[in-house]
Amino acid sequence: MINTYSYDELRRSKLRLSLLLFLLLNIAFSVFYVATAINNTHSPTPPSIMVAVICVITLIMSNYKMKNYAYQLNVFSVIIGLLWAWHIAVRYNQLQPVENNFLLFSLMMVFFISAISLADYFVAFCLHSLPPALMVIILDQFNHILIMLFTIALPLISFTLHNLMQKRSEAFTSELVNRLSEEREKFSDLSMIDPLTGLFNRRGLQNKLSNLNGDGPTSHYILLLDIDHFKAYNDNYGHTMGDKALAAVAVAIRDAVRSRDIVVRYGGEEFLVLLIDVDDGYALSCAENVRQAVLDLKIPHLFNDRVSTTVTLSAGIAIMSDSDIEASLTAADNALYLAKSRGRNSVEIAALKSFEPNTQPAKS
Ligand SMILES: Nc1nc2c(ncn2[C@@H]2O[C@H](COP(=O)(O)OP(=O)(O)OP(=O)(O)O)[C@@H](O)[C@H]2O)c(=O)[nH]1
Repeated sequence: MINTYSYDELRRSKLRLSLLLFLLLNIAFSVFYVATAINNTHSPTPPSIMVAVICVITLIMSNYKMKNYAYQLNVFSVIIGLLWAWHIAVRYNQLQPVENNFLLFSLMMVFFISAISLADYFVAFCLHSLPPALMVIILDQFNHILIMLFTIALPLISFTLHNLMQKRSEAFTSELVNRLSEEREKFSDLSMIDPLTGLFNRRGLQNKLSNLNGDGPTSHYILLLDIDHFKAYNDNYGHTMGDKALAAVAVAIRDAVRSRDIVVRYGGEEFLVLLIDVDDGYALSCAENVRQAVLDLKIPHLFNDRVSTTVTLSAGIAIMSDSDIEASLTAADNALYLAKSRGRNSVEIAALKSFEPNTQPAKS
């Protein structure tokens, strides 16, 4: 999944690869210098041996301890750059008579390593290249200053421009990734909300349930609420009025419970409230408060006449079992069915006790 974390991971692994490549190239050149020195019956320069040793140790350690690769890259660039400058000075004094191409070859070697492994890291590129480049200019006693400056300036200018482009494209990609993850979060939130009532939908409920897992030994209760004779309401008042009634009932339910309780539009005219960390007594009085709150809305419903002349609802309650949520929902549904069959506008609790309407004061 693409997110800001995976983008940062990508950048980190790119840095790590650059560091590995940088170390490998330096090992290759230091081994080459040691081998050619022995071949020409010279003693290898101490800095070339040190480059090999430091790079091999760092290569091994990079698999275990290293974390801040950007910092490591800069530190090793300056250390290795200084060692190459030292190597060039020692080797230059060893060569008698002086080989003309040696200084140019050394310069090329340093820029080759920097260009291949540090192209995207301008600071490390400069830290690694500048000490040997300055050493070459000094040893050459400014004799070929123009060609030297050209050899140094050309890659530096190219890499400055390349780096600017790289920075822009990285900023753009990073912005894009941030926007994408923000949009995804927004859509993910929206996909959990019922547009008519603003309550959670079933997806939202699933999400909340998965977040509840692991809360410890707390007891939660499920209220299943269903508007009475809502088909008759729709048929007589019209679908638009039905929608308005649903939205008003949703607000009444939300207002009648605590903010930490989870209120869901569970189906067409069915709602579910998950009462967090309560006992059965609280669940019963809360369900009763909800029932009373809907009654208090006084939404005319003359076709609910066997129950009331306004919109009412019935409620089924069940304790929520973490291990079998389906069974809890079935128990709440059965209790709701009982409330409906006992005349509606009432509350029933699964396998505990019946709760008669209008026996408790409404929650203010
Ligand atoms: N206006 C409107 N009506 C809806 C919506 N969703 C479901 N309904 C209606 O809700 C009604 C539910 O009817 P039934 O399931 O038969 O139940 P009831 O008439 O409420 O009867 P009881 O539940 O037995 O009291 C149906 O007519 C659905 O069309 C909605 O989003 N808006």
